[in-house]
Amino acid sequence: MFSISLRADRLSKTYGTGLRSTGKCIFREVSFEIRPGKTFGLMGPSGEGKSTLGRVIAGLEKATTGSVYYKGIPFTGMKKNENIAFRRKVQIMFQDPTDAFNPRKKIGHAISEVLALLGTPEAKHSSETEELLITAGLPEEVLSRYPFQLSGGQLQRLALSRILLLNPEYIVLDEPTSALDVSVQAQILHMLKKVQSERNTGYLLISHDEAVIRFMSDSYGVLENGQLKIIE
Ligand SMILES: Nc1ncnc2c1ncn2[C@@H]1O[C@H](COP(=O)(O)OP(=O)(O)OP(=O)(O)O)[C@@H](O)[C@H]1O
Repeated sequence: MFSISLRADRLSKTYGTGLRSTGKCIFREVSFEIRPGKTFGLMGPSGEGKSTLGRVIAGLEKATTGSVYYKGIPFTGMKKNENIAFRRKVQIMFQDPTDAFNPRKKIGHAISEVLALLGTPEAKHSSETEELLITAGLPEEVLSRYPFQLSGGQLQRLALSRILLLNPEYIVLDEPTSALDVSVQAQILHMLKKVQSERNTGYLLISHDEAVIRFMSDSYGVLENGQLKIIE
């Protein structure tokens, strides 16, 4: 059946398999679905494999067995053009926004670099940049600043806005507010909700914070002892 969701189907991950090693199983037979415009929350104790699962869903790491389905097509069976679409439409946002920016390049450069990669004509760079700053809720001055001259919250808003240039259908949010002060956490969560309602984006939200998971998620699961327990 044709499906528009992003789906994890019986994913297992084992690190360190080889001739001399039996490997370390991180998770086993994990299945769940992220629907457009909805948030699936993933919580669980530290070191249980939440980030690994997020990277597998985003196509940055391979599952040992099982598959990620995007629009009904398994990741491993995608044709080249389907794989390109997947890589653009399924994005990941990390915990520490400073990692998302080159510390030696000004913010304006970081934005125009992505616009150039996307093939946006030069004539449209300034209007697209202006729009991005509106989404991020930041003034034009930030363009001439280096990442270290911005706060964590400002950088995370920029990181999300830059991801949005790709028009993603799904975003894996790996602890998107954990590196931020409590006072700015809510700002990011509200921005994520606004983006979702305007663009129908599906989220996989990874967090160890139950309050964040409950506030954001339509359904969620707990990853523990290698198993995912779904809690509707
Ligand atoms: N490339 C790798 N090679 C071997 N083991 C790895 C690799 N990446 C992660 N691991 C191990 O897999 C386990 C799960 O790590 P992961 O970062 O996915 O957990 P997590 O639940 O996201 O933890 P946290 O909440 O602390 O970020 C850990 O024991 C980690 O050491």
